[in-house]
Amino acid sequence: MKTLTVDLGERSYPIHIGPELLGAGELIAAALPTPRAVIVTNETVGPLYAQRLAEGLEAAGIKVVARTDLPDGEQHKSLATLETVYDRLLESRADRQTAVIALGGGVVGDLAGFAAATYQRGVPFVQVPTTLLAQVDAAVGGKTAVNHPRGKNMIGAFYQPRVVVADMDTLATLPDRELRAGFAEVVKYGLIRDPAFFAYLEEQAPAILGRDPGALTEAVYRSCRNKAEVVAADEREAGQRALLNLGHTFAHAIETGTGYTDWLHGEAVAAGMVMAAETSRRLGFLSENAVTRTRALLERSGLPVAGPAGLSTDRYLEIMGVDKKAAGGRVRYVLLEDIGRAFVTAEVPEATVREAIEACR
Ligand SMILES: NC(=O)c1ccc[n+]([C@@H]2O[C@H](COP(=O)([O-])OP(=O)(O)OC[C@H]3O[C@@H](n4cnc5c(N)ncnc54)[C@H](O)[C@@H]3O)[C@@H](O)[C@H]2O)c1
Ligand SMILES: O=C(O)C(=O)C[C@@H](O)[C@H](O)[C@H](O)COP(=O)(O)O
Ligand SMILES: [Zn+2]
Repeated sequence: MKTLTVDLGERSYPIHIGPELLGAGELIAAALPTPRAVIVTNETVGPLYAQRLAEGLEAAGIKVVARTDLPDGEQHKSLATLETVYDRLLESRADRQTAVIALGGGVVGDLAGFAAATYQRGVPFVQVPTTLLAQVDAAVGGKTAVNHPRGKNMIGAFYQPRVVVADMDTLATLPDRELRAGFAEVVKYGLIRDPAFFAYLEEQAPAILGRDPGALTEAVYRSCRNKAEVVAADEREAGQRALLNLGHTFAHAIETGTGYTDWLHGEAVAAGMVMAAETSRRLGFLSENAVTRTRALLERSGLPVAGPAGLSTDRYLEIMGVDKKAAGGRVRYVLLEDIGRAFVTAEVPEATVREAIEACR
């Protein structure tokens, strides 16, 4: 097992990464104030992994007072589903010390995290991520949210977990398409701040996507190390944390514009990062060679490098207008000046954004 720390003073917490961690209830018990918990999972992950997690917790002295299996899918990351979690917490008489443990991908993690942030004004929260995307990104850093039909993650809170337990063995049952989607967020760290990691991924993508245990663990570890550093430096996105949004202004438009159904978040991020690279090149910040390397890595990893044919450029721009990075009525974009160097700017002509979107059809 490898352990990293997200350094947030009194609210610092560990990220444990390794095999056979699902049953290691003591890792969670060590982080909780009282031995009571509710497991929030979904109808796919619950039947696969909730029992093992619960047995490990009980063996470590944690009583699991309830479990709720939410419907599966991004379209259920909604206020309506959130309400069912509050119902379950109340039915099971969860009190202010009862922990909420999210077991699943980013959808479960984001929604359960927001429930934990708001139920009785905040209860202890634990992340047990079971997708590559959640292990490398969603479970770390404390962004929690649900979607609104008009925009991604529009209702949420910053609320940090007490501990993150990433059991690499759970990835064995993850469909290939989901593994690839998670890889898009891994590539993101290389693009925004870690050129050596990007070069490593260019070489190791086949091993990672082929589920080589060593390569996968290294990818999760280096991704979490990057995210932990950014979050520790800027927990609430006053500055550099916005770089973690590379490609997301476009991606969220794709996800919202397609009704949160056809496109996986990671797939939308892959296409969005190419759009951001194309925008950067058109403005003279990024070389043609860097755009080519970005496209090539994503494309040969089986990720989309073009958006949905049916989404008009006007519709992209309409949805992008409510992006959370917008300030003073202007959308702020994360652009690249090299592989491993990103920055945020509002100085992007709309015509250039249109061209970049259209270059990615
Ligand atoms: N909070 C953050 O910082 C952050 C970061 C990135 C993404 N996100 C959010 O995360 C969400 C995407 O997360 P995701 O890609 O994990 O999607 P997801 O949660 O929908 O999970 C993907 C699919 O895999 C299934 N699954 C999960 N674990 C499995 C396993 N071990 N075996 C078999 N099937 C399994 C799920 O049931 C689901 O069908 C989006 O809503 C996105 O906005 C949040
Ligand atoms: O942790 C962050 O900060 C991120 O931006 C990570 C993103 O991968 C993630 O998709 C996040 O939810 C997007 O943030 P949002 O604030 O644009 O909703
Ligand atoms: Zn993301």
